[in-house]
Amino acid sequence: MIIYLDGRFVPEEEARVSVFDHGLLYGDGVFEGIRAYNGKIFRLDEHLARLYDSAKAIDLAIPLTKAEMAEVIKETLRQNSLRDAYIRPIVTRGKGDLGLDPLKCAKPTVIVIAVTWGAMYGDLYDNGLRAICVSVRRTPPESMPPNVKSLNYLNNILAKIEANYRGVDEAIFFDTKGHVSEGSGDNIFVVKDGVIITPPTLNNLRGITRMVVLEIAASMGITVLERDLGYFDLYTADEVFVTGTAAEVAPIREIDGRVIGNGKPGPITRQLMAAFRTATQKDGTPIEG
Ligand SMILES: Cc1ncc(COP(=O)(O)O)c(CNc2cccc(C(=O)O)c2)c1O
Repeated sequence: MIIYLDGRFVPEEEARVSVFDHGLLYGDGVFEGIRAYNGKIFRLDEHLARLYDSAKAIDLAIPLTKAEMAEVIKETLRQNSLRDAYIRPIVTRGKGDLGLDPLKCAKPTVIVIAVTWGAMYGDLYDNGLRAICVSVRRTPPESMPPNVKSLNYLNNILAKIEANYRGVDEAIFFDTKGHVSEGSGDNIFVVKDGVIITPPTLNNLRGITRMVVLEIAASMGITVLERDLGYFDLYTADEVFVTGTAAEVAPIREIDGRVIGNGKPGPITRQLMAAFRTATQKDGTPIEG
């Protein structure tokens, strides 16, 4: 595998960063998760916009323009002869000393990884995922804003650990106010009486897939509401699904032992899954372009 690292394309065994890199030492950095389908990078501009917003929010100046980063991503895919891939751009604060002061880091580290990655939840898409509402709360916007896609994923990993111990596929976060936030690595939607409802994005990541699903739902004439949700909304939903670049659109069939709807992926969820798959095959920035 060929990795982009700080201006060079190197074999993965040569892709090394310093042990004094603050991305490693403190999770001080940002990243994106992007997919390429059939030779086209899906919603590249939106992902780059979020990457640079995340960096700005933590006062990190990415040493490439968005256009340069786009070209690096395309070239990483070309160097690995990938047309269907999961792409991981990472920008850390860079090498410093053991103190946390970002001023000690002379220049950011820029990495782009591209791998083949199929359906994240395997064959669970046909039947649906089992989930629990976890005890750990999503970091509040006044401390570590969930809108920043940072290398600080311990909050998400703690949620995933809880789901793993309970033997389920996904964790659902609440925020510190008791409102539904999102999954450990995806946004969450409920369907009730034909209406799609999803939380506003102060307490979760402004997902690109979430945005695409909202566009698709609108084009289908399905009413969509953005409002706070609680346990009751999850348990009494006709359908629940999660969305993410990795997860794509994934149906949830059970939450905390409550069967959602009839326990099968619902009709609106299935329509959105099909429409999202069509969109990913049709739209995107050509890798060769
Ligand atoms: C916390 C969170 N919320 C929502 C999403 C979905 O956003 P997009 O629709 O833009 O992809 C994500 C992104 N999903 C994500 C990121 C990194 C790792 C994993 C994993 O499950 O291993 C998942 C995420 O990490």
